[in-house]
Amino acid sequence: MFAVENISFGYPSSGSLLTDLSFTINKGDVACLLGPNGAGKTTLLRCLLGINKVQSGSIKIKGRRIGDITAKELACAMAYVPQAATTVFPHRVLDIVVMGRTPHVGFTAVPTDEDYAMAEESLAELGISHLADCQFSRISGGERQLTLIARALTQRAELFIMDEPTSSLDYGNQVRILRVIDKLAKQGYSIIMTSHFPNHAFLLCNKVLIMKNGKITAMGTPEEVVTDQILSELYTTKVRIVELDDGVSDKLKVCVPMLT
Ligand SMILES: Nc1ncnc2c1ncn2[C@@H]1O[C@H](COP(=O)(O)OP(=O)(O)OP(=O)(O)O)[C@@H](O)[C@H]1O
Repeated sequence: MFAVENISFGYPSSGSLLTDLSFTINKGDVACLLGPNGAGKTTLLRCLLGINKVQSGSIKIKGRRIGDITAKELACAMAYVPQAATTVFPHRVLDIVVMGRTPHVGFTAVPTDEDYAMAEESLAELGISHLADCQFSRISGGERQLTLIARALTQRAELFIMDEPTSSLDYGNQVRILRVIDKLAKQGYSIIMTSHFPNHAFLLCNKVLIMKNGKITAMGTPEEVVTDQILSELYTTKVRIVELDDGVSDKLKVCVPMLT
């Protein structure tokens, strides 16, 4: 559905950064991009979104290069979920969520009752209807992240591109967001997300891309690539993978950074 083929990219000021990256994302995939600070994860997401124009290679959605499709078509194919930064503007949550309709109605058009109904539907889907009239700047980080996911749902795109969806969230809110992502994937949406938490890969991802210095150095299932050796090399610190009984079905793997 989404194919990245041999792309390379560099910022004019700093030369080559991403080198010859290739991978595919299929319907229902939850792909986790792991890598240390500065590896190029956000830069890659910006390439996928068409914000950074790749210097070689191609990015295709259902066989069509993203450069050959209109901005509106692109926005209908993929939705960006940024980190849940706050805003100084006193927007209501519902107003933020209805912004997901912008690619469909145009930047100057006023959203219709139908657009608001879709926004309300997305809020209900994520269990946050009660926040509709709250000010976005006054809700918690977890609630803001759910609002931004609701906005992406309202956009009706099939692929969600999420930049550290659980950053600065407490454990409870991390799990809440991960459950939402898992549910979206089971409904057939595809997700590519960056994370600084390799454990998230074990919890819900079926694909992991390991990225270092602008290159994908390993790719596969969490079991294949989230290993002691790969993580220790990736983060240049000793990391152990241990198994624990999750009390429900199977053994759950977890990553633990070691101080010694
Ligand atoms: N607009 C820009 N112009 C020039 N260099 C940039 C720009 N944006 C990012 N960079 C550089 O590109 C490199 C990769 O940055 P990027 O934000 O993609 O990494 P990242 O893996 O997302 O890091 P983090 O985990 O810290 O968010 C860094 O060295 C960064 O300084």
